[in-house]
Amino acid sequence: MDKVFISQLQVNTIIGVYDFEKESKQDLFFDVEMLTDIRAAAQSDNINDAVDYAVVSERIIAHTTAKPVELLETLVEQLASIILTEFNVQQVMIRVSKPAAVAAAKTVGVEITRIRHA
Ligand SMILES: Nc1nc2c(c(=O)[nH]1)N=C([C@H](O)[C@@H](O)CO)CN2
Repeated sequence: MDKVFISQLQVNTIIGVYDFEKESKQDLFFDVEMLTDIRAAAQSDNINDAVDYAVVSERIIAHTTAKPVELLETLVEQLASIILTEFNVQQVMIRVSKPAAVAAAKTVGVEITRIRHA
């Protein structure tokens, strides 16, 4: 299967378990890989036949900044569901990194892969 991807999408938002995290925004970075058949888009050369990575990026930013959640797990499950429901994607991998969370680590985060059920 072919792949449309987004790398290191930066989103500044409220996220976290602790009270101090609910008061100031932090940066999250998303890597997204979407499995899709690109042949129709390649044949037509029409963006309407493609998974538009710009539209997906805006959807991720809009959802991530709309309503705060505590866990990265909650956020990536919601985003995977949105992508599989709203876009022509058969499988999605989402990795979210929260670099400010653990001082001694370069970054930490969560990665999931979800498949569309027919
Ligand atoms: N598996 C997870 N572990 C932790 C999360 C999380 O979302 N998923 N979140 C936190 C805190 O919000 C942390 O980022 C604050 O430093 C801790 N562990």
